[in-house]
Amino acid sequence: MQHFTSVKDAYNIDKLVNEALLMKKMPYADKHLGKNKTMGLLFFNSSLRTRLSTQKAAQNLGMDVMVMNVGADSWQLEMNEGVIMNGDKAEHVSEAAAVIGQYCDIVGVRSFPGLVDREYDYSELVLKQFMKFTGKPIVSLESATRHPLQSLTDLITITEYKTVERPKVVLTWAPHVKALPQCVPNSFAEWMNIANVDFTIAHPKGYELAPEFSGNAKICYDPKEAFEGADFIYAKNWSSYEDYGKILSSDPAWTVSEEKMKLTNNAKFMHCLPVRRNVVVDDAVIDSANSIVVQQAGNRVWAAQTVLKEILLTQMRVESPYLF
Ligand SMILES: NCCC[C@H](NC(=O)CCC(=O)O)C(=O)O
Ligand SMILES: NC(=O)OP(=O)(O)O
Repeated sequence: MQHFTSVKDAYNIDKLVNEALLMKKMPYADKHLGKNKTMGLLFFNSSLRTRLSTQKAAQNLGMDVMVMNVGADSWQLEMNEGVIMNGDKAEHVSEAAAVIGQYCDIVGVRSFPGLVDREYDYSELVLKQFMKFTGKPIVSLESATRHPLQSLTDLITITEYKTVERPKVVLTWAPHVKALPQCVPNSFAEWMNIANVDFTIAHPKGYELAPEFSGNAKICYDPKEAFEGADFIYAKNWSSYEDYGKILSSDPAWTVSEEKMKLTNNAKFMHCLPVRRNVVVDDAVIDSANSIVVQQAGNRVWAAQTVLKEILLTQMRVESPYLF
């Protein structure tokens, strides 16, 4: 694996999941792999899980870790090329990323979309500039359009908890007070569309994801119908792709309630977190025995560790081909 920015970087998702589940049983089996290697974690936005789980994953592989809140701790970075830098941005990504590449062997980047200019966000400029100028493998820690470490985690969790070979997985939109990115649902759909699951996306009209992400998933516009017979309910709010970045609905019928969960096949409840209680999901659901949100977040470590291991192995093959 060279980089990890989308499902396209995962040569075989089932193999990755199996590797992650093995790693969960033997967390320190590869402690030697990352010796004398440094992981850089760059955050343009807040994080709890991604920051701590990726740090822990790198440490489990024996790597050193450096974390930086870009903009807050460092200089504001200019991403566009050819601009006259007479504004508030003191440093260009071409130098900043290249310098970070001098210190780090793998670099993780979190950079959310602005949700104002769809074309700009979906061009993934920040991620592309880091890939261009760092000269080292780049791992997406949630970019403008995707959150692949989350989706790998989700597939690991579904694999662990499924009780039938091909479970019915429902991604349901839920209300929120803020306009949120489409990253988590985009990525989740991208992964579920190639996983061995029966996949439905449920949302109010106007919340259709970009067709490149929704793919062949079944689409349901009824807040209850999609829940029928579901084995996994995956809740997430996102803002409109079509009417870009806008909140079109706050209909409480889309909140995940006990009543709706009763329509399912005793479904497990999942969410990437952080989650707004009693807006996205009722207390009674997230506090129930069927809620696996904490276990799901725990699996972030094994998803990150599997990806970092794959990248380290690829690096070693290039640096020390005689070992292989
Ligand atoms: N990394 C997981 C989710 C991150 C982000 N959520 C948020 O910004 C929630 C913020 C709030 O609830 O105020 C999102 O939806 O993409
Ligand atoms: N799920 C997730 O990415 O959480 P953080 O935003 O806290 O990293």
